Amino acid sequence: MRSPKDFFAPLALGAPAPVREIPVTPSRMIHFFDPGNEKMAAKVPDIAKKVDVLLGNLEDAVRADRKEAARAGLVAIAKANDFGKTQLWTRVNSLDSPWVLDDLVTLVTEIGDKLDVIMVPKVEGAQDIHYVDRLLAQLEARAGLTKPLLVHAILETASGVANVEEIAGASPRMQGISLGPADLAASRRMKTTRVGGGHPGYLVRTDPTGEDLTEGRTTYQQDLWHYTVARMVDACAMHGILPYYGPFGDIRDVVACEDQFRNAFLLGCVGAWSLHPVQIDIAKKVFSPAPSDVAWARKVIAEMGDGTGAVMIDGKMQDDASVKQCRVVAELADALAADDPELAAAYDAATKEALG
Ligand SMILES: CCC(=O)SCCNC(=O)CCNC(=O)[C@H](O)C(C)(C)COP(=O)(O)OP(=O)(O)OC[C@H]1O[C@@H](n2cnc3c(N)ncnc32)[C@H](O)[C@@H]1OP(=O)(O)O
Ligand SMILES: O=CC(=O)O
Ligand SMILES: [Mg+2]
Repeated sequence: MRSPKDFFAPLALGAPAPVREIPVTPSRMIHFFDPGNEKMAAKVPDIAKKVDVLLGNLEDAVRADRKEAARAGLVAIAKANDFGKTQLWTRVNSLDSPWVLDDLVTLVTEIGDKLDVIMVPKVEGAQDIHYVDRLLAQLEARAGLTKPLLVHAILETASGVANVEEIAGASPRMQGISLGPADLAASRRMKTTRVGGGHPGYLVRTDPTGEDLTEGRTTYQQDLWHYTVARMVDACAMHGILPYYGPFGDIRDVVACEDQFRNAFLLGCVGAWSLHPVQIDIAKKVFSPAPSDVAWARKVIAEMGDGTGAVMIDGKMQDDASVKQCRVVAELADALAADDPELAAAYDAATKEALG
């Protein structure tokens, strides 16, 4: 553990100073693509216009014999394009793999100035972040970078969950954490055999009403990920970094995908992964607050004046704590609306109606 006095000191001579605040730019969807897949790569310039974050994936879902092609593809795409405000991230291979060292050396030295965030999979504890932190500082110095790269951890091992608070605070580079339900299920020896989402077998049942134990008993499916998402959100909030839901593998089931994303949004996550183009609009819809919620939040803020005391609005008591929640929603809406005239108009129209 570094002394608090040294926490913001660069970890290599010539490396840029770490950031003091994580930039909070929209990241409602982290769109995954395989940079070595020519069909997907061809779609990237168009997709970049629709997403907040574009992520060149080098890890799982890229075949072992395509790892070098994926890495080279990402270098070529980054060099050939300027994605404007759309952030460019990568997910490197896991720290115990034969590819990760070359991933980091190549990407930072070749396109370090184009990358915003490096996602590190299968993080077990702060030691993994410390390793990446120092290596990145050395590579940034070698590449002459002036802006430090940020690090995003995937929460997808049982020990990662046990250590999530220390992971979140392990380095000033820590930008955020995503839940990785697929690897986490495997690591925990869960019996789910799917990528994220719920499971019909994970349920509670109402009490029996008579002799027949099978009659008239309603069941309610439960959320397998509630505990982990909530714990991840707390760890991130405590350290001023951003929490995300990860993959939803049933691409066809756009309805359940929206539900899973919305649960994460309501619990505090700022975004989720999109694995297929069809999931981009789902994430955009869910992680942009609804116009009616924005209108309500603005109304509460307006009526609460200096934010203290208690008032009744439409029969509901509001006080310091509810106005703080409303500010979260209103500030997010303002940040998103600043770059999206359609969203800005929807928020303003709903607010006008609510305020009369
Ligand atoms: C499980 C834990 C994890 O680690 S999740 C993160 C790792 N997984 C990934 O990154 C998966 C990314 N997505 C994919 O590989 C594909 O979307 C999968 C799921 C395999 C489906 O592909 P496919 O069967 O081609 O779908 P499709 O025929 O509906 O595709 C239509 C056109 O769209 C393209 N496409 C597909 N996915 C993407 C994407 N993520 N980004 C950009 N383009 C994509 C396809 O290539 C296809 O293009 P075309 O119309 O044939 O030219
Ligand atoms: O990498 C993501 C996961 O769910 O595993
Ligand atoms: Mg994984």
